[in-house]
Amino acid sequence: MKECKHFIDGSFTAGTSGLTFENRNPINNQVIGLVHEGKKAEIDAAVAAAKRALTGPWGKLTLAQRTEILHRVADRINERFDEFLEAECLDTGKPKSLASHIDIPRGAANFKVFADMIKNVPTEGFRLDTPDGAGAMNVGHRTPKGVIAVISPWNLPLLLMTWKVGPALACGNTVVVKPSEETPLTTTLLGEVMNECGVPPGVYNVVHGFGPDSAGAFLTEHPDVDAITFTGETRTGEIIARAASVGLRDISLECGGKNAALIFDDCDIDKAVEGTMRSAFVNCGQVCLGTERVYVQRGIYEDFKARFVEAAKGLKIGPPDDASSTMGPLISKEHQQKVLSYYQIAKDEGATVLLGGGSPVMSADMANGCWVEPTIWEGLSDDARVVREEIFGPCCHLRPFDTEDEVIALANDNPYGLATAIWTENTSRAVRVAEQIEVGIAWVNSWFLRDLRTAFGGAKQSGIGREGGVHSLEFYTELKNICIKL
Ligand SMILES: NC(=O)c1ccc[n+]([C@@H]2O[C@H](COP(=O)([O-])OP(=O)(O)OC[C@H]3O[C@@H](n4cnc5c(N)ncnc54)[C@H](O)[C@@H]3O)[C@@H](O)[C@H]2O)c1
Ligand SMILES: O=C/C=C/C=C(\O)C(=O)O
Repeated sequence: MKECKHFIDGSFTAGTSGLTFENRNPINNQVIGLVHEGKKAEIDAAVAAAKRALTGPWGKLTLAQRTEILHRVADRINERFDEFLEAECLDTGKPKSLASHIDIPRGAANFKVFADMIKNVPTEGFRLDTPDGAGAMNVGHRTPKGVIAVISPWNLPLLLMTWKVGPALACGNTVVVKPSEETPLTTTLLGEVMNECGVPPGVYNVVHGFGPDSAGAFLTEHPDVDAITFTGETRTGEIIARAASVGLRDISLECGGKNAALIFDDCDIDKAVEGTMRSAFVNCGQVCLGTERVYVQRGIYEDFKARFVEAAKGLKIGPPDDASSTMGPLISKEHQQKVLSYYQIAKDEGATVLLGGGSPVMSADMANGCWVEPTIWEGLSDDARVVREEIFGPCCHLRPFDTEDEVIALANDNPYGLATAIWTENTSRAVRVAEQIEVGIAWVNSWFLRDLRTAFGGAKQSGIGREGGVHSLEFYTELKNICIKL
């Protein structure tokens, strides 16, 4: 049986807990390996290694040397592309066609982009007049924050983990990563790459395990962790925020969403159908930015609905290696049960099921996998649970609207505020609406179009703080003002 070990202080280790848990392949629910579970001892070792590394060779590198190493890491991910792809698809079951376009390339890009950015971001400077006439200079000086705890989810494992590790290392920090228990493989493989690229021991550490009473909780509660960056569910974010409050450690939380698409009757309907197809169903609907509420202006409602349902019928459910697969399974049996329970709730709440609503029939070798059908509903009231709660599956609810003000109110009537997609050919309307939607990210005539220099994060219960571009560099550094009296 394949074993997945922790990566602590530059070495792979089983740790001392003696505990393991199963890693299962979502396409058939078969065990693909055993993962060592880290408890307090493993977290203590990893955090100690990370703390030591801050003042070791890593801390003494010049900016040019450090960023050169991070470029090497990106290049090495690309050289070992097929291994990362294999590992990511084994853990998640997602189509290789998807992971090879998004997950793995972004895993590499997250190192390159921030390594380049850190070299070009100025710090602030202010000249102050003083009564003696000589004045003073204020100069901003940035230092690494220290040991960063990175807690990442399972939906885009390599992408979301490196989205934090890339800038954290570019800024000179060291990290301890606790990847999701569902997807340990690519985070572990990255340990090999770090060693190959000359990243000193202790700079990048990985401890596997769960949340409560396991690696996640021990890491976020560790007093030598200087800041915590988390992506995952809002409820978990709340627990982590409480842990971070002890010792006043800084946090960045990228949490859940219940994102709305706003489709106006002056949109390019082909583009709106194509974009909403992606935003609702890509990665089997397991994208925090994904659309689960689709509001369509009444004049084109029936036309959009017919085209959208027709397009969704064309999705091909299948395993990663089948080049024709456009939709994989959900991540786990547990998540499958959750999504299917919402499919039942939708029926109980009186939805009209336009497509799907259950599990597909798969061939015998994949019958026990975590498959669900792409599902489209209409006819639910605005307070239905299916319309209000994050499901995180390949499903969405369609609802007609009449006016701009009405749809803005509908979109904002939710505790989450991560992302939205607005479809209209009228640029003034697009800007007017985008400015009024309570979200961190508003896309116009697109979805998940990412420029890594931009702010990324959620409003309301979708998170705290922004990462991306200079916002990442701000989070991962401590800003000191040096005041020089002249
Ligand atoms: N806003 C974003 O950028 C973004 C991106 C991707 C996913 N998400 C959200 O993530 C969720 C799906 O991911 P998930 O199910 O893995 O989320 P999750 O909150 O269940 O788990 C995320 C991570 O937190 C760990 N964890 C759980 N309890 C913990 C605790 N008490 N202390 C410390 N760590 C703990 C888990 O082991 C895992 O590594 C969805 O809600 C989705 O919207 C948000
Ligand atoms: O599932 C959520 C996707 C988040 C994407 C990013 O954080 C990113 O593209 O940087």
